[in-house]
Amino acid sequence: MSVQLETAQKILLDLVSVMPKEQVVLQDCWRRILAETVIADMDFPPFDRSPLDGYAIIAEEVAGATPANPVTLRQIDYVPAGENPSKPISTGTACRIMTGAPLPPGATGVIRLEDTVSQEERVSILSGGGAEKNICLQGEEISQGEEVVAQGTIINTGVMGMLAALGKSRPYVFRKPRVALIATGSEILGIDCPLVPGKIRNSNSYMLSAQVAEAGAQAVLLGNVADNIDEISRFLETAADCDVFITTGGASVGDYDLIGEVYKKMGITLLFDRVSMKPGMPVLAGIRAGKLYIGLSGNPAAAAISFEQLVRPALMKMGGRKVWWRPQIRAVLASPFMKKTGAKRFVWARCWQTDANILVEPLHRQGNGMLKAAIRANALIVVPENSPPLSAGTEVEVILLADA
Ligand SMILES: Nc1nc2c(c(=O)[nH]1)N[C@H]1C(S)=C(S)[C@@H](COP(=O)(O)OP(=O)(O)OC[C@H]3O[C@@H](n4cnc5c(N)ncnc54)[C@H](O)[C@@H]3O)O[C@H]1N2
Ligand code: MOO
Repeated sequence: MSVQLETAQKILLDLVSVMPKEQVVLQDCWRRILAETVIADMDFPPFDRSPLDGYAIIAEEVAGATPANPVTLRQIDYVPAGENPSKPISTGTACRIMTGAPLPPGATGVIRLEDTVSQEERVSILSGGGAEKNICLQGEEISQGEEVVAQGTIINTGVMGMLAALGKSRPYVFRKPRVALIATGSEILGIDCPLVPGKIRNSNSYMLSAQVAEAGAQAVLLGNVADNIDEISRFLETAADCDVFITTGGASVGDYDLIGEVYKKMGITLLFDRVSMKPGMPVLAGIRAGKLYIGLSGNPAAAAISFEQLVRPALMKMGGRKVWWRPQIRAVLASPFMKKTGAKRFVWARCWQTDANILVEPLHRQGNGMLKAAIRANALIVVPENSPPLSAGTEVEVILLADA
């Protein structure tokens, strides 16, 4: 059954559901997806504090102080960070205070050390304007009861720090989908094997393991297997704890393209076996007992693009993400793309910002069995179906890839 790309995407997205949640120690949570909405059980900062090393004072009392006309106060207390003040501030007094220390009662401002001169128990304020601004108020960033981070948020560096500040040492995150990767093909060797004539190394599993990780899931590499229905089925029956099973190779119409037969033998319900896109037209999807089976093309570029377009969004949803799609922008072709396009085509590309606009250049070479173009790619040009050759200067749709 051949389907349009958008139909295939919808079929998969409708079928998958979000993984259960698990508690994970915070230091292992970076880039995980939060499975709970975090409500602050405290104000932050938890007390009024000083943002400076200086003197806590009554702001109005020193407002007019200048070097020529300083205001001299009596130092009655000293509060380093981590300690608490023992005395309130009253007229004529000051408390030496360090950054992060709680403000004494009665203080309405802080003067930084550089604007003071101290001598024994006395401190002279040389510049007193704006002292009231030098206070961090309790709860000024977060108030108790406030929703701080929503379920489905990716735990970025900011969220890591915030969860720590709130004492969430073991937050709930969504379990990562586990994705089994199997390379099929009698010509395929493990990457440590010496090459012999007619054989090539299994690059697909390693490329896909990176794509799986980038989609927030966990890759389980099961190795490579010859073109043999029983052997491929046996591989697919292992790793029962995986949620998604991806094969590469054997997805087309050749004598040894066996994945369709394997699905039949295993009782996997076929969802589609061809998608209208280039590269990556031969791609199977099936479902059995709630687990997803994907048969990607053996051609590296085709496998990568099918994964990107079909599997990645499904994994993002399973992983608890709220947004499943990459950002898309319009850019101007810096060089032509001469191929006439029937089915919607994805082209490895590099885009960059100029003063005038964003330019994008198709990378060489784009063969379906080739990957070199992907090395420099930071984007994919989306060429619409039935498109003529595109000249330089044409505005095109561009999908931005991460980290490039
Ligand atoms: N008569 C037709 N032939 C082909 C068609 C077609 O429509 N009619 N489609 C072509 C297209 S398009 C593609 S894409 C490929 C898809 O082939 P398969 O998915 O069946 O993949 P294989 O034939 O097994 O392998 C294709 C190619 O990729 C190499 N390969 C396989 N596995 C790996 C791996 N793990 N790492 C690196 N490279 C791998 C393999 O050696 C082949 O060269 O079919 C076209 N043919
Ligand atoms: O459809 Mo093939 O997947 O062109 O590379």
